[in-house]
Amino acid sequence: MKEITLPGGGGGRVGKAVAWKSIRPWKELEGRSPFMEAVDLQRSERKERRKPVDKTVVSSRRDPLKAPMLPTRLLLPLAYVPLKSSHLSCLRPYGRSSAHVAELLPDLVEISLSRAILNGFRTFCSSSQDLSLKKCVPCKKKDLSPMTEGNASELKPKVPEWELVNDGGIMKLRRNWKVKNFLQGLEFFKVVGELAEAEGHHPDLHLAGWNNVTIEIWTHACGGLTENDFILAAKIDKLPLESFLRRK
Ligand SMILES: C[C@H](O)[C@H](O)[C@H]1CNC2=NC(N)=NC(=O)C2=N1
Repeated sequence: MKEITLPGGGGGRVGKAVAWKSIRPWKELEGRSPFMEAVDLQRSERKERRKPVDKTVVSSRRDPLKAPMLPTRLLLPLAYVPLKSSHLSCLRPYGRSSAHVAELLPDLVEISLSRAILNGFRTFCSSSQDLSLKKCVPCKKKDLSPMTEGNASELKPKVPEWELVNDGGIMKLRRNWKVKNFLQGLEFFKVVGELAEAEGHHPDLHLAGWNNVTIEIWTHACGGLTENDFILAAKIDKLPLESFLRRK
């Protein structure tokens, strides 16, 4: 490969672009600078490399664009992914591999395999993924749209103790308990409240008739259900709440 010194570059690292064999001499570039030509070539080479990878081949090469996407958690930084309903289907929590998302959203996704979970939008793990192992992510009104009834019904089996309700057009998850007494109900709420604070996602808590506890979960930022709600419900089901409950 021959090297060219780009205009304005003193031949240093910034000014020098490794020329690709097919860069044409200036006069044939119709006024486009060799630098832009090099950038376009690099982009097309990158697109080439992004072709769907053969998942059976596990490459040890370091280049993330070449190595097949490893089946680890795929984290989509929330800022990069417009979570409109058209994309939500790509971000369902099960069923699709991370490579699938990379193909579907190649230009919109800065895929970070190391980004801390808190900052990213996690997606699909395997369909057997226990939702209680996932983490709620911050709800930004402009990025969120409520999931469809269909999506909600598909996720519902993961939280079998809860019911899907439509409360005046707002879909919610709802579950009821009977506690020993009023104060045990408040203790019950404290345990759930600590979990909610840790997750940064909060349920609606009701204590009626002194010992009837109802929890409703929905995402207020978008007026409907998102994956956060199912994660929170799954985590609530894992809490040690038996000591607050009335014997059946
Ligand atoms: C930034 C942070 O995610 C928001 O303030 C959270 C707090 N807890 C929340 N909880 C619920 N249920 N819905 C929300 O929209 C919501 N927003």
